[in-house]
Amino acid sequence: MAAQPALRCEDLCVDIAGKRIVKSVSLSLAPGQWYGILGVNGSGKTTLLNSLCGRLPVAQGRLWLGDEEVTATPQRRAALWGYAPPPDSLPPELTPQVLLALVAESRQSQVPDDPALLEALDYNALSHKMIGTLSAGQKQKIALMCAFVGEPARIILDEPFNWLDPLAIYALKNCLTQRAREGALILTALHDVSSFMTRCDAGVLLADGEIKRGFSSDDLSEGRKDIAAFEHTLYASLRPA
Ligand SMILES: Nc1ncnc2c1ncn2[C@@H]1O[C@H](COP(=O)(O)OP(=O)(O)OP(=O)(O)O)[C@@H](O)[C@H]1O
Repeated sequence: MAAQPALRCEDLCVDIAGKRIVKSVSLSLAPGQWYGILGVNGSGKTTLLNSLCGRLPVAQGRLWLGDEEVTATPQRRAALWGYAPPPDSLPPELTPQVLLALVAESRQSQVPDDPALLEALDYNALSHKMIGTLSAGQKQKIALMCAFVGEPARIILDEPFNWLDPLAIYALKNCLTQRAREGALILTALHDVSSFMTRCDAGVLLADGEIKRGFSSDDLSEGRKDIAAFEHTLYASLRPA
């Protein structure tokens, strides 16, 4: 019997300032996968993710997380995802240690202690510094730490590799792959076509708020047999019609 989807939405629409940004998106995402969303700037990736995790209202359509319908309950949507806030929104006057303790308390959970994650995000070296004194990449690492509090069954990340150094990118990719293998749904918006090709289990290409093309795990496995040709196809698909 197929696993119950960790996320399902039907004809999901999201409006911002009276304008329809996400248009009739339908998805059914099984747990235990890393699912990627590709799309050019302004295609609606952030808007879609923010609605899925309760930061924007659903204008039309329906949304379930597991067997729970959460279309009209944004707070419940937020509780059911691990989420990394935009790094610029982190409170500059706190240390990462205090911030993570507050996030853990709000989620009635613990600060992550997985050594691979702590090393990937350089947490021990950063935890006692004031957030306001951190570089852009260091702030991104602390924002990402927030998403792992409580080892959630669903993690949503909007362009998680922005500002990170190559070592951190590689280590974070391994952490995300590991969590997907352990059964979590990892949902990421990506500009990094290479990570999409080599790391995601499935995904979609979004254009003007609509799904332009879906990629199943078979599509990605097949594409990996000739990475250069697959890359060419992906970039061609990204180009506006
Ligand atoms: N606060 C806002 N007010 C008005 N329009 C907005 C607002 N936020 C987003 N939009 C519009 O919604 C559309 C989709 O934006 P969104 O941020 O979801 O795209 P994106 O695919 O995540 O882009 P990027 O790759 O640049 O991060 C864009 O046309 C954008 O101008």
